[in-house]
Amino acid sequence: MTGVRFLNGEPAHDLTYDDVFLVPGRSAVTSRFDVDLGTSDGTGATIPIVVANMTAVAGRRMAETVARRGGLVVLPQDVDPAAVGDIVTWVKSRHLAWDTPLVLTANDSVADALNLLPKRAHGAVVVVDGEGRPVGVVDEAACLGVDRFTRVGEVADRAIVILPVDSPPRSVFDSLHDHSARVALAVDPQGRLAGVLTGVGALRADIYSPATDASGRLRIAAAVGVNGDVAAKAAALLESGVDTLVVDTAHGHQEKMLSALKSVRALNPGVPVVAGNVVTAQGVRDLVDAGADVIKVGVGPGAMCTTRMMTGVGRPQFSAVLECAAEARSLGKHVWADGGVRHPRDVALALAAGASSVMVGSWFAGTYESPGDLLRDEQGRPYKESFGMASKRAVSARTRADSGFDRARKALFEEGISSSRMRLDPKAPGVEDLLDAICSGVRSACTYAGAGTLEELHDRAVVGVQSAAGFAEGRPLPSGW
Ligand SMILES: NC(=O)C1=CN([C@@H]2O[C@H](COP(=O)(O)OP(=O)(O)OC[C@H]3O[C@@H](n4cnc5c(N)ncnc54)[C@H](OP(=O)(O)O)[C@@H]3O)[C@@H](O)[C@H]2O)C=CC1
Ligand SMILES: Nc1nc2c(ncn2[C@@H]2O[C@H](COP(=O)(O)O)[C@@H](O)[C@H]2O)c(=O)[nH]1
Ligand SMILES: [K+]
Repeated sequence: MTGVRFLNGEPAHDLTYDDVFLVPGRSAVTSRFDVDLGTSDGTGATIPIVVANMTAVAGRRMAETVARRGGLVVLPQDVDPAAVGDIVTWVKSRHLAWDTPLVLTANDSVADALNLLPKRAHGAVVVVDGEGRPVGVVDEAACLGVDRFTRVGEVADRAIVILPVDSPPRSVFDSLHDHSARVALAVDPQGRLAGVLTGVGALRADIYSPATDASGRLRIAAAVGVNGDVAAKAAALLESGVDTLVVDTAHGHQEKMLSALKSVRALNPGVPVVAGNVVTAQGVRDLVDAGADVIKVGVGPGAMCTTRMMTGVGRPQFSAVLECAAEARSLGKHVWADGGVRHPRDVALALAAGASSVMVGSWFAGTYESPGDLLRDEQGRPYKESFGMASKRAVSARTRADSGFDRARKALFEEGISSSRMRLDPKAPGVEDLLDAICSGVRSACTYAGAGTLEELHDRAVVGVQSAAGFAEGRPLPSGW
C-alpha cells in the first residue's frame, strides 16, 4: 500500500482539482453500492462530507438533514454558545429516519404555508389539530390560485397517509406508491405527528446510515476561533454535547492557534479536535504537536474567499491536500480538504489525495436547508445569499461588541465576499440532492479505481495531470457546440 501515484510522474508545480484526473484501473468491485464511504478519522461520519462553519451555510436544519445521511455539520464560531447548546439539544432529539415536519393549524393562512415551504425539501406543510394530530397536508400546488389570506384548513388535502413511527423505510415507500401521495406522516402511539417522509426520503433512509453518537443520536460539530478565552468557549461547547470540536482561523500556522490548541487539548476533550487552516507539511506537524487529531487544509480555494487576490498567499488545493495528508498519515492523523469544491469530482480527487473528509461551504448555501431566506432574481429563479466568514458582513457581525474604532480597524482586513447569489438548482434544490450526487460520484470513482473503501481509493488511485483543454473535454455540452 503506497498511496496515490502520478501517471507520468509528479510535476514540479502545484496542482488544483481542475488540473488532475483519475485514471481507471482493473476493478474487482462489482457494484457501486458495494463501496463503503465511511471515514476513519474518528468523527463517526459515514460519508466523507463536512459542512463548513459558515453563517450562510450551517444551521440547525442543515445539521439535522446532513447528519441523518451520515455527514457532519460544523456550527460557526459566531453562534452564541447558549444558542449552540439549544441547537445541539434540538438536533440530538431528531428522529434518525423521519424528517422534521413543517406544521400549521387549520386557521393559519396560505401565506404562512408559502413562507414555510422553502424551509424543507419535502415540499409539504402538515396541518394538525389542537392535540398535534395530523388532519391534512398542504403543498405548493394547493396554495396557487387562492387568496393568500385563505385558511390552510380550506385547501389542505385530507387524504393523508399515516404510519407508525417505527415503520421500516421500504414499507413507507410502498405505502406512498400505493396511495400516490407526496409524503407519509409518522405518528406516535397517541396519534400525534412525529415526522414526515417522502418516497425519495424512504429510499435514502435505506441507502445511507446516519452519523450517530454513542447514545444513537445525530452527531454535530461546532467551531471556536483563536481569540478570547478559547478554553472556556471550548469547554462550553463540550458541555453542550458537541461531538467534534473545530479550532478555526484563516492562518492556522500561527502561535495564537498553537496556544489555543494546547489549551483545548488540556481540557481532555474526549472528542476529535480539528484545527486549521494550513497548506504545508510543517503546518501539519506543528498543529499535531499542539494537539490536533484532524488538520483542516486549504488557504484561498473557497468560493467566498478573496485571500489569494488580496495577499498572493495560498496554495493550489490538490497539492496542498496531497502534501498535508501524507504528513498527517505518517503521524497517524487525518486531514479535511476545506474549500473549492464545486463538483462531485473534486470530492473524489480530494479523497484520492488522502483526505479523510471534504468540507463544503458555498455549494450548500444554495439549498433549502441553509439558514438564509429564499430569494428570487429578476427572472424569478430562486437563490440564497452567501458570504465569506472574513467578509465585511461577517466581521462586522462578529465584532458587534467592540468599539467603533476597533471595528473600523478590523474592517480593513476584509478577505471575503459579503454578498453572492447561490442559485438553487431546480433539479437539486435540497442538500440531500447534492449529497446524492456527491456520494454517487465518489462511489463510482472508487469502482473505476478498483477500490471498495476510501482507504483503498487513496492506495490505488492513479492521478494524471491535464491541460485546460483536457479539463474542458470532460465538461458536458448540453446545448451542442
Ligand atoms: N481557508 C481560508 O483560506 C480562509 C478562511 N477564513 C475563515 O474566516 C473565518 C474568520 O477567520 P479569521 O479572519 O482568522 O478571524 P478570527 O476571528 O479567527 O481571528 C484571527 C486572529 O488571528 C490574527 N491574525 C494574524 N495573522 C492573521 C492573518 N493573516 N489573517 C487573519 N488573522 C490573522 C488576527 O489578529 P489581527 O486581526 O489583529 O490581525 C486575529 O486575532 C474563519 O472561519 C476562517 O476559516 C478566512 C480567511 C481565509
Ligand atoms: N479567505 C476566506 N475564506 C473563507 C471565507 N469564508 C469561508 N472561507 C473558507 O472557505 C471554505 C469553504 O469553501 P467553499 O468553496 O466550499 O465555499 C470555508 O470552510 C473556509 O475555510 C472568507 O471570507 N475568506
Ligand atoms: K477563491
